[in-house]
Amino acid sequence: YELHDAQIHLYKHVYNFVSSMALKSAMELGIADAIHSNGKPMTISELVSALKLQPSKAVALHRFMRLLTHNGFFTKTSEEGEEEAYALTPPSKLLIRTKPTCLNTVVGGALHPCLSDMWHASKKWFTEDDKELSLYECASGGSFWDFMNNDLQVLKIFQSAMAADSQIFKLSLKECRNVFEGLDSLVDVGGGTGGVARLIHEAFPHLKCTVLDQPQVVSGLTSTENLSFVGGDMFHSIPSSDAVLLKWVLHDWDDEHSLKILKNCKEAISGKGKEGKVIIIDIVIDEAGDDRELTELKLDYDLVMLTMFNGKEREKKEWEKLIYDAGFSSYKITPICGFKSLIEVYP
Ligand SMILES: OCc1ccc2c(c1)OC[C@]1(O)c3cc4c(cc3O[C@H]21)OCO4
Repeated sequence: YELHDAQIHLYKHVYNFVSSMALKSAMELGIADAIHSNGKPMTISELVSALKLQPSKAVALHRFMRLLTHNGFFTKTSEEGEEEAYALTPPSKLLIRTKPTCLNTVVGGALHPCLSDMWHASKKWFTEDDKELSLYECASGGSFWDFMNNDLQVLKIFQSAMAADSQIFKLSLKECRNVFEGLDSLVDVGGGTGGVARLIHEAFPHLKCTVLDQPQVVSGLTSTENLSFVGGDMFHSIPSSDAVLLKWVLHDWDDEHSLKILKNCKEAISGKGKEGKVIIIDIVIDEAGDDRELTELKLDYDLVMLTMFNGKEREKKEWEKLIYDAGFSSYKITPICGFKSLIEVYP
């Protein structure tokens, strides 16, 4: 009956946060770690003792595991006559702390309490506030970057979230080795603490990698011969090199700011003539081509970038306009890392 389906659809979306927070709880409790180190599926009572939970919470844990299993984070194995036990699935294997592909800091960071309050101010933002400020800035009186520079704990979480995502990139680096082959130098703009630069340096020891980020981000990071850290401002100038890498940077910025960054990138690679390139790693929205879950993730990210930074995720044609407006002549898009793409941009 149409009204019933509409009601179910609406209530399901009201309570989407429950699935997010149940996932965050599972991450904080270390359920995936316990099952992983156990080496085989675990029953609720085994989990309660392994995780040192209050025994009285066994039923609650069962109900959490029921929703998380429904959402594809665990599978239940019930041998004949045995108590049902829970095993990991590919998504919950991303919660194992000891693995390089651990995304716990992304789960903890993106669901940090300081980030959810802003959503309650959205009507005020839409109706009252001037266009420059992001929803986050309106709700908290300062930018998220300023907030992190004042709250080292959140900065650490954010930087490890970015570094965790870079580990996923490591798997894709094999697929896109050719993009970096033949380069003598590369500047990783907005490269933070060097998560990506280190991976590229490992894969291409002769490539001279320079990380450009804000002075307070790179201060204290030691440079080696082929991996150096430079404090600067990508809106002012970018050190010259054969190529410039922009991973998860342009989606933080609106078109005007992104254009400025890309123009500075073009300047930085101008010494290399036609050989130079800009390598963008970011989301490309493709509603026609992607399945519903992937499109929903990309549109979620678009609103996260809008509300946090006045940034945006872009469709192919938006990337094309930005690239051509910045004066580049051509580009090539290669999907990587599941929900991102690598865009090679040529002068
Ligand atoms: O382009 C950069 C970039 C890339 C991803 C993310 C960014 C910014 O901020 C929002 C976000 O949802 C977020 C906020 C966080 C966090 C991680 C985290 O992942 C998401 O740790 C602390 O706060």
